[in-house]
Amino acid sequence: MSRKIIVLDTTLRDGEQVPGAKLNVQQKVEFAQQLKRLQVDIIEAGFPASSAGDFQAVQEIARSVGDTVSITALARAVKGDIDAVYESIKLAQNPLIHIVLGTSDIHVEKKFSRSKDAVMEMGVEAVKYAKTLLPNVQYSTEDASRSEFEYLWKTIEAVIKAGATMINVPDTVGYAVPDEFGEMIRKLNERMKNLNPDVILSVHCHNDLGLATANTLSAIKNGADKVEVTINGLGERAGNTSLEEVIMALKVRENSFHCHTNIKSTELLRTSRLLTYLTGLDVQVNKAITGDNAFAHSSGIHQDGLLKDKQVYEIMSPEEVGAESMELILTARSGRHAFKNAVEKLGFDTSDAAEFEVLFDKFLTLADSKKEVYDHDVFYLVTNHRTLDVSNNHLYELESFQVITNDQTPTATVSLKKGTEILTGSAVGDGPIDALYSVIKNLIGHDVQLKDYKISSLSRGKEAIGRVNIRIEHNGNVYSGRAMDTDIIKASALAFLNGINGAVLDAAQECPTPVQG
Ligand SMILES: CC(=O)SCCNC(=O)CCNC(=O)[C@H](O)C(C)(C)COP(=O)(O)OP(=O)(O)OC[C@H]1O[C@@H](n2cnc3c(N)ncnc32)[C@H](O)[C@@H]1OP(=O)(O)O
Ligand SMILES: CC(C)C(=O)C(=O)O
Repeated sequence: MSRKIIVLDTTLRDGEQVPGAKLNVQQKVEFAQQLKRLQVDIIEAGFPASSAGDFQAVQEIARSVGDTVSITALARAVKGDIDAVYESIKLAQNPLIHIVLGTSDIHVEKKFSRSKDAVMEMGVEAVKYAKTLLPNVQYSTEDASRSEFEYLWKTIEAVIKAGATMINVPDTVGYAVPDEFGEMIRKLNERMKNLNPDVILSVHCHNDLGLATANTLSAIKNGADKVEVTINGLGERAGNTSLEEVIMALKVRENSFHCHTNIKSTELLRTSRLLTYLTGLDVQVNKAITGDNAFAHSSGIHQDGLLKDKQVYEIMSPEEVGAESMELILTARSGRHAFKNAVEKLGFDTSDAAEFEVLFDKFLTLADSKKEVYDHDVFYLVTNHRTLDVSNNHLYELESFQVITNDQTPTATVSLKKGTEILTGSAVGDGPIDALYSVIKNLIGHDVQLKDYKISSLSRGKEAIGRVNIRIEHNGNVYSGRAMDTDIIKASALAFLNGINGAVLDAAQECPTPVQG
């Protein structure tokens, strides 16, 4: 009998803790919609007590995708955090409160300076309080893999008796090795089954020693029924267990695990690429499943073998992870049917015929300038169109630019549009990009520091498209920006403005415009 493994995706919580991976509300909702298409069981949408922006993002995700997917968010064992989680997820059909509290001596002594019993009591009280709000509560024993086993169990026993419905065992610092971690899960599973067989045992691993996937799979073999994972393995430090690796391991080695998930594997690559696009954080080329070379065969003996039979060097086909579906690209030669199909596939309503014509016009303008239009471009086109004018008026658009470069005084002249206002200026710099970014910084009048600039070439299609990813710092926060164009100077300007607009949107979310009346 094949056992169902529950998949919780924490890209929007643990993944978003990574510097540069900060997303705005619209981007988080877009990514959550893709997670829904991927058919994850639970989305961990954020840490709502951490900021007004994160609270709003979790709330919006609960409202817009929480009809079929369970939504959770993280809280410390603190009443205010639990209230923030409850308030932000309560609109979802199946909300789950997630509480974390350390169980290792290091956490108890160094972080809390309390006795072990006192820390355990904090956890029990937090669960009891959460249960007054919702029936489903997950408790995470932070740093479980470095905890003294009998104290870990005593804590788990106490929080289950207090009402916890899921116990999540994290290898918080990626210290575990597969046989030890598997053995710990086997023992916990045995005791939990005796105490209350309905409580779900879950694991959450980090990749500090490159063992996150191996530890997660070992836990599954030893009885874990739920895994916490992220797309591309994005997460604190060296990251979390990568969703795509666990899913394909369970699928390809079904004969070894006898487990299945609900995940639609053909959506894996699309989800990975969307995350890369939104965060600007590239996947290493040799990354399993989602790296550019994951299905590329370069040496003669391998190519010869593959031509004779794919199975010689392929344990799974690229189509299984959605490689084919990535090639559906709209252009200025696409008609209304293709565009409508793309808009609806992203979950937008197209029943307003007049609005659809406006959107189609905007699409043709974009396709003329951008040549190839992907799903994420369509998503932005529609959401930008539907965003209230008040927020659009805060965003900057590139109106025109001219860059003259030489080895003496590279100079850039730029016109930006902000609402109905046109801002124009010139500046010199150490090079053409420095001049370009100097004039944009002068025009917007904010203190923005460029932290990272990366340019790469996208070889698909006959136009050589330059892709620019940047990271900027504004008011102590790091924002990423990205853009693609056949003109790399234009792509550089657009990526910089994309990052700046992210910061502007973030500021608008933190301090919403007061409602009049
Ligand atoms: C393993 C993980 O990934 S856990 C999740 C990590 N995610 C985050 O940290 C989310 C982003 N964090 C934040 O926005 C902020 O840190 C906040 C809002 C959570 C807290 O901010 P602040 O109140 O300013 O506290 P700060 O972060 O400086 O310190 C953490 C405090 O929480 C306490 N704390 C830490 N973990 C827990 C916990 N699980 N339960 C209860 N208290 C905790 C610490 O002991 C410390 O309290 P102290 O001031 O009494 O020493
Ligand atoms: C909140 C918990 C599950 C966590 O992220 C960790 O311990 O790494």
